[in-house]
Amino acid sequence: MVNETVQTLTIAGTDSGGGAGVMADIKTMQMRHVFSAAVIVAVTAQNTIGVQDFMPIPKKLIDEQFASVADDLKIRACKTGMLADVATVEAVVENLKKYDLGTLTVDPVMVAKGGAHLLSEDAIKTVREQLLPLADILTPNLPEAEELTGLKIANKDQMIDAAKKLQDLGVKNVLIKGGHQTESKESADFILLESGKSFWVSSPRIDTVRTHGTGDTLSSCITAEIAKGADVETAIRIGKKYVQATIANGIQVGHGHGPLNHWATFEGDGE
Ligand SMILES: Nc1ncnc2c1ncn2[C@@H]1O[C@H](COP(=O)(O)OP(=O)(O)O)[C@@H](O)[C@H]1O
Ligand SMILES: Cc1ncc(COP(=O)(O)OP(=O)(O)O)c(N)n1
Repeated sequence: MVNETVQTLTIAGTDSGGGAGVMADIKTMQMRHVFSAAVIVAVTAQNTIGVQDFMPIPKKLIDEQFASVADDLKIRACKTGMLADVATVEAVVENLKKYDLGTLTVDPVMVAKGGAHLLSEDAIKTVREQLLPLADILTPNLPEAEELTGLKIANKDQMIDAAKKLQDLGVKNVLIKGGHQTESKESADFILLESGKSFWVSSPRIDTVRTHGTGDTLSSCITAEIAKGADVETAIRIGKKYVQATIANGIQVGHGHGPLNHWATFEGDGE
C-alpha cells in the first residue's frame, strides 16, 4: 500500500512566459515534493518584459474546476494568487467556503513588476472584506499592504503597524514582504503570527532583475511546507530560504524581469 501523496492547490492566473502565477506555483510545489492541482481563474499573455493582455475565466468554469478538484483530490493546503476582478474574487470566496481545501494562504497579487494591474481597483475592497477573513496566512508585498490597510509603509515600524491592522481585518498570520524596499541592503520580511509572536526573516538583497515570480514562489513554498505538516513559522522560514536560493542562483531567460531558478537548493534543506 502506497501512502497518499501530499496534495496542494493553487488558485491563480497563468503566465505564458513561465515565470510567475500558476507556472511558478507548480514548479515550486514540485521542488518541495508535493503534488499540486490548479484552478485557473485568469489567463495572461505575459513575458519577462510585461503583461500584454489578460482575460478572467467565467464563473461557471471556475466553479467546475473547484468541483472537479474537490470531488476527487484531498487538498491539505491551498493558495490564491492573481484574482483579476470582483466577480472572480467572489467566485473564489464562494468556492473556498463550499469546499474543505485545507490551510489557505492568500497572496493578494495586485500589480506585476512591469506595472500591469492584475487586480481591478474595485476588487481590492472585495479582497479586504470577503477574502481576508478566510485567510490563514496573508503575504502582501509593501504596496499591497498599503492598499489593504490604507497605511503608508516607509519603514520597519510601519510594517509592524500594518501587520497589526491586517490581523484586525481577520487574517490569522501575516507576512509582509520587504522586497520592494530597494534602497535597503537587506530584504527583510515581517511576520506576525496568530499567537501574537512576531519576528523578521532577512536575507541580503541581491542586485538583479531576475525577480519575476518571487511572491508566488514564496507563498507556494509556504503552502507546500504547511501541507507536509510544518507549523506556520517553520514554513515561512523555509520559504524565505528557498526564494533566496532561487534568486541567488539566477538563470538567463528573456529580456526583462527574468524568472527565478526553481531548481535551486539551499544548505540544510531536508528535501
Ligand atoms: N532582490 C532581492 N533580493 C533578495 N530577496 C528578495 C529580493 N526581491 C525580493 N526578495 C524576497 O522575495 C520575496 C518576495 O518579495 P516581494 O518581491 O516583496 O514580493 P512580490 O513578488 O509579491 O512583489 C520576499 O521574501 C522578499 O524579501
Ligand atoms: C499570472 C500572474 N500571477 C501573479 C503575478 C505576480 O507575481 P509576483 O510573484 O508578485 O511577481 P512579479 O510579477 O511581481 O514579478 C504575475 N506577474 N502573473
